[in-house]
Amino acid sequence: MLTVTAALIRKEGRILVARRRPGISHAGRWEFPGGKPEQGESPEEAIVREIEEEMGIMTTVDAYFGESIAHNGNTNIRLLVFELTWERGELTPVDHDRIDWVRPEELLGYDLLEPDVPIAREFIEREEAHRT
Ligand SMILES: Nc1nc2c([nH]c(=O)n2[C@H]2C[C@H](O)[C@@H](COP(=O)(O)OP(=O)(O)OP(=O)(O)O)O2)c(=O)[nH]1
Ligand SMILES: [Mg+2]
Repeated sequence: MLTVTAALIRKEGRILVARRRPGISHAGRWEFPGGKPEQGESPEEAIVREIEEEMGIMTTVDAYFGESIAHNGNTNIRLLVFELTWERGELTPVDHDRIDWVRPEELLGYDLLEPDVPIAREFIEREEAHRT
């Protein structure tokens, strides 16, 4: 099982989703950006580093959101998802060719990687609960 960290980054009621660029695995699929922890690194450290490397922004971890275990191609992925706060820097994606800020209700219209789908559902539910 492969552990991967992913980030929920909000802006004005919208959530960031990113499309994997041509030339990397799962090109064209949408995800919450992130990546694999390195040796000796905690998931919280990993997600902050990955977002700096891949998106060019400095963030802090707000909260642990949850996990999702799903098959992705021929790998079993354990996706650990964190809510991050964007502190500074400008978005300069490295591994993605599109960034969208989406309303919760639009999220499932994106071609998300399998492990991200239950996370998106949970996110939508929590947003609805929060509004009512
Ligand atoms: N970053 C990210 N990866 C995901 C998500 N959902 C999901 O199945 N994956 C899969 C895609 C990849 O097969 C695997 C590792 O993600 P990655 O390619 O971003 O890893 P990484 O940033 O560490 O990149 P690298 O060192 O392998 O180049 O996790 C997600 O929401 N975010
Ligand atoms: Mg990555």
